[in-house]
Amino acid sequence: MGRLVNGVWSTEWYDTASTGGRFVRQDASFRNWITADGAPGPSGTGGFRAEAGRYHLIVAMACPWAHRTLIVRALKGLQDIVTVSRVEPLMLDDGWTFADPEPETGALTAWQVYVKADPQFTGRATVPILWDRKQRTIVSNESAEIIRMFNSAFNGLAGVNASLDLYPEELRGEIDALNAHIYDRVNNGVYKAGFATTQAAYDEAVTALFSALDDLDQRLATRRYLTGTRITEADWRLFTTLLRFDPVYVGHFKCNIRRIADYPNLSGYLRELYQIPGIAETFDLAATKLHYYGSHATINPTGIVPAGPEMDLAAPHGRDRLLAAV
Ligand SMILES: N[C@@H](CCC(=O)N[C@@H](CS)C(=O)NCC(=O)O)C(=O)O
Repeated sequence: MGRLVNGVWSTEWYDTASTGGRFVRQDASFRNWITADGAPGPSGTGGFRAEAGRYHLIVAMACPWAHRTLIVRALKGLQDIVTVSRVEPLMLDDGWTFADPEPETGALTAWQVYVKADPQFTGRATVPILWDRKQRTIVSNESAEIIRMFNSAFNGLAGVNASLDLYPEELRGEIDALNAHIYDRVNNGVYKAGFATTQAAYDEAVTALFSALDDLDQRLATRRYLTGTRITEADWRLFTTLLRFDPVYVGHFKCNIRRIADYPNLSGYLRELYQIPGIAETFDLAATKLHYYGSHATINPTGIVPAGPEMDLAAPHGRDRLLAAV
C-alpha cells in the first residue's frame, strides 16, 4: 500500500492522524469521458470517442468500485468492446500488482500505469482504471463516471444492449439522491468503520452505516428495487457492498451489529440481483476475502482468512411478490 508523489512510489498507510482517526477517501483524478462522438463530457477533455477495441479496463476482483464497472460492462454487452485485465488479489507494499506484465501497458504494478499516463502523478494508484490504447493514457479512474459512460456512450455500436438504461432521465434526481446517501453511509461507510483508528471515528461510522441499512431494508419492503419497479445504477452501486458485507465487512471491518442475512428485505434483494444472468461471473468470493483479510496488516496482522460464513446466494429470493417493470 502506498502512493505516488510526483511520479515516485512511496509506501505509506492511510494518514488518519490529521483527521481525528477518520478515513477520508481521495477524489479520483482522471475525469475524462468517453462519448459517442468524442465531444468532451461533463469534465476533463474531449477526444475519447466510443470505439470497439479502443478501451481497456483494469480491475481488482475484490474492489466494490471496480465491480460496478464489470457489472455494467456485462449488462450492456460490452465484453467484446472493452477488454479487461485484473490485478492480483493482495495489495501490499507495491500496491496493486499484475501476475504478468499488464498486456496493454507492460506495467507490473497499477502505479506504473498511472506514471505512464502522467509521469508527475501524485496520489493513490486506485482501480478501476479505464485506459485508452489510442492516446495511451487514463481516460478515467472514477467508477461512478465509468458506469455512466458504459451506460450510454457505446449505444450506437453493434452488439451493445442499447435499450438497457440504468440512469433514465425521469429517475435521475432520485438516483442521484440515493447514490449520495448510500455512498457516504454504506459504500464508503464500511471503509470508514474499518479504517477508523479511534473509537469515536468507528462509532460514528458504524452507527451511520446501520441506520442507513435499517432504512434501506424498510424501503425495500414495499419496493422491488431502490427507485421502485426497475433496476437502476443505484441498485448496482448498493449491490457490490451488500455482496461483500457478510463475508468481509462484518468481520474484517467490524460492521457486525447485524448481517445482511438478518435483514429480510435486503437479503432477498441481494440474492435477486446476484441471480441476474451475467452477474455471478463478475464476482470472485475467494479473491475478495483474500484481498481484504490478507492486505491490511494494521487490521489483520496474521493475514488469516476466515473460513465462513456459509452463504447461499442461489437460494430463492422471494422478491417476485413485489411489482417489477418488464
Ligand atoms: N473513487 C474511486 C475509488 C476507487 C478505490 O478507492 N479503489 C481501491 C480499491 S477498492 C483502491 O484501488 N485503493 C488503492 C489505494 O487506496 O491505494 C472509484 O470509485 O473509482
